[in-house]
Amino acid sequence: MKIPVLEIFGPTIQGEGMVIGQKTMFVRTAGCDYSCSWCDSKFTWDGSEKEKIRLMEPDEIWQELNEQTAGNFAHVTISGGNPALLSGLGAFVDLLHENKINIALETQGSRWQPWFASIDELTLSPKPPSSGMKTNFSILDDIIAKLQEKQKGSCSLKIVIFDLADLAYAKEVHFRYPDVPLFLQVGNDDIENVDDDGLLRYLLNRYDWLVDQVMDSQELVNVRVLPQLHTYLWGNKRGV
Ligand SMILES: C[S@@+](CC[C@H](N)C(=O)[O-])C[C@H]1O[C@@H](n2cnc3c(N)ncnc32)[C@H](O)[C@@H]1O
Ligand SMILES: Nc1nc2[nH]cc(C(=O)O)c2c(=O)[nH]1
Ligand code: SF4
Ligand SMILES: [Mg+2]
Repeated sequence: MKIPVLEIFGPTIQGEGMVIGQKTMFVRTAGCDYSCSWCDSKFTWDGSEKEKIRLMEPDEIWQELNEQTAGNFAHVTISGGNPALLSGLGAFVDLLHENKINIALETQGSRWQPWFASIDELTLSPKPPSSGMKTNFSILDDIIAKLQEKQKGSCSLKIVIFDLADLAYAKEVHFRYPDVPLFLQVGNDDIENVDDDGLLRYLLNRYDWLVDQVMDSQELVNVRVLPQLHTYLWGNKRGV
């Protein structure tokens, strides 16, 4: 089954969440069922790059990963858009595993796919109020229950934080799923900025703010607070 692909890039470091720092390749699929106000990958769903979408078979993606890197990779992160819209990714996941590649997935937790059970590091990133999206908690409950039952790898929750309402949402999520590792990530509300030094100073301040907020919270005790590391290194550049 063909997969709509918008970007294949790397090797780079995973800049976010549970495998931050991991050397990885990225495969970014097209299409999303959400439209977050601050999405840093709007081109995957706003139609602006629809002529760049390539419909690829799993073995074609595998071939391109190898061509781009001459075999210099052992880990692939699948992101989007929402890759969970694509049942056809199961065959790609199997192909990577046959070739001894570990796999991470980025998704918002709005859809289940049976192939989630095979992902090595699965990040669920439900969206806080600042995004303008509303979480369907019965779907998220179901996904987390299925993962706890079936997944061979590990999963985590990652919530992007812009303001105090987002922090309140993170507390709610943490209370609901106390056994799932929770990562809080600095939100970047300056996604058009091309002044990397200015952006770095700004995002460091936002990280400082977020750390302070979490340190002061009795409800957010067992959590990890992270920057979106790639933006601190390379700003808003695409494909890194
Ligand atoms: C572009 S999304 C694609 C995967 C999936 N749709 C999702 O949202 O989890 C990848 C990650 O980037 C995060 N993200 C998107 N825009 C961001 C921003 N402006 N600042 C910080 N993180 C952002 C999302 O919350 C998500 O965790
Ligand atoms: N380096 C790097 N790390 C990332 N972690 C999650 C990303 C994403 O857009 O899903 C991302 C990305 O685009 N680049
Ligand atoms: S769910 Fe992910 S890809 Fe979709 S709009 Fe939100 S941040 Fe962007
Ligand atoms: Mg990104």
